[in-house]
Amino acid sequence: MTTFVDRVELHVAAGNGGHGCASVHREKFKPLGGPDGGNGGRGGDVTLVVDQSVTTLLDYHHSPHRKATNGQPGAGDHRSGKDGQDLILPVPDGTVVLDKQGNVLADLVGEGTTYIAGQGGRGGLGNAALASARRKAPGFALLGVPGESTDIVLELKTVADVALVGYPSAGKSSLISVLSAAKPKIADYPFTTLVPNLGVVTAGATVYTIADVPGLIPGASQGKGLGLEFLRHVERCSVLVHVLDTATLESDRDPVSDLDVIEEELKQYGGLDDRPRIVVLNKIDIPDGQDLADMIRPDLEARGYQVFEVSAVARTGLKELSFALAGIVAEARAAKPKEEATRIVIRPKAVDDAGFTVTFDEANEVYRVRGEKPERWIRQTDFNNDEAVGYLADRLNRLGVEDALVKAGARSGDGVAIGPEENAVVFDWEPTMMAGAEMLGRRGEDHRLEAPRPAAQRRRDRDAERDEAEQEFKEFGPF
Ligand SMILES: Nc1nc2c(ncn2[C@@H]2O[C@H](COP(=O)(O)OP(=O)(O)OP(=O)(O)O)[C@@H](O)[C@H]2O)c(=O)[nH]1
Ligand SMILES: [Mg+2]
Repeated sequence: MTTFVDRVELHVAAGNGGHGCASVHREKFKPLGGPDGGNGGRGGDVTLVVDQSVTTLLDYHHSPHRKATNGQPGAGDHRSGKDGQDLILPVPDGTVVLDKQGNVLADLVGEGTTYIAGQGGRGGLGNAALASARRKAPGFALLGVPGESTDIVLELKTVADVALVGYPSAGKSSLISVLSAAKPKIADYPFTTLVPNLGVVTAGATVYTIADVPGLIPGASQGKGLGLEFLRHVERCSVLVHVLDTATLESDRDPVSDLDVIEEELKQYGGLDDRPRIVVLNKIDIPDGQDLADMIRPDLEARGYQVFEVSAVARTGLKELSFALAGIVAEARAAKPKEEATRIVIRPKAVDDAGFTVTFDEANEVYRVRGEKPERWIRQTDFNNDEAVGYLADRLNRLGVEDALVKAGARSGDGVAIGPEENAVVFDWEPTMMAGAEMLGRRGEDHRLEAPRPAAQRRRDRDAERDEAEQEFKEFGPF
């Protein structure tokens, strides 16, 4: 049997940022022309966008690996690398994004709703952008940051006002085909419908949507038939319609016990108790069907159900049904305003830009530094370039990492790890190392040899802070 594709696992990889370029301007008779290395371009994002013309997740089932393009590296002569292209993945309305543990990350409802599943890496600044009053000719550039790469799960939850539920072959698809313009597949074998069909119904002034979902059988909650999987489509509907077959040929079935079975399965699924339900007795064009309908109607009404007798084939009783549904839908809408279809952009997580933490990791015997900035700075550093390492040390120092390490009890020679356990840069801590390139200050001076004059030191710190802020800004800017 065909698999029911409304849940896919997707591996997304955003583009890497391009590396910045370290280059010195060259011109005849001008030996030291100044730094002119351009910035790397940013990597493309992987973005999910609700597109109403897309109705299934089938495409992602067939090719579940998606990658945006990388940013280009910067070049000499102030040439910036091109940004990578964002990869836009169209998804159906009602797609829910989860992580692999099953936590909901976003619920995408409404045309144009956007979710950034993987953020492209920042491009590295070139040495031209890193130059400052204190660092006139940096001999290094920043590396591009790798793009985010994650596994997500997409689940489709149809957004409709009314859901038709019932046994296979009860006539759900037939009913939606005569109530709306939808043209689903109809056949006399069970499980004809494998993915939900949506139709739009106009009844008087009310326009509502109706969904026909695959048939349900006893034991669906244990995975029989198509299982309960597709019932997630029913979750968002405000009205449930039991479509009961009054003319089934199976001797062990009758509409009332069918109803009980379906109700039991809905209960197993859970969370649907508050939804109003009505009963449709279908196939009354068949004489035995009409007789059976007449017989069980009082029983169903006694249970509190509003009952409609219809024939999808002879097209009888449809008007009453569609107007009654319009009434219930209108009531439900008034009670709970429907989620507005807004064009919103949802980001996976707010970037906590501000802080960092230092903790002692007993298992690995290192002081662990965690924080968005320090971890990014590590990725931006070319560890083969001493000047770049010095610049990193300087940045970390200014953020207060060195002070925090002292406070946490770190001593010279202790191990310090920046980043998560599985992906950290570890080094032996030397407090003086934290003042690499910047301590060299003006040409020919080394502040490590003499105590810095307090006023001059303060000025230097202030300038450095301004540099830092300026460079963070440049990195964010579109160059
Ligand atoms: N006589 C009669 N036959 C009907 C009526 N409605 C549906 N049928 C027939 O019943 C069979 C099943 O109809 P479908 O609409 O495919 O049933 P379904 O509930 O969508 O079935 P699944 O998709 O398998 O769950 C088809 O052969 C239809 O022609 C009706 O009102 N009268
Ligand atoms: Mg069907």
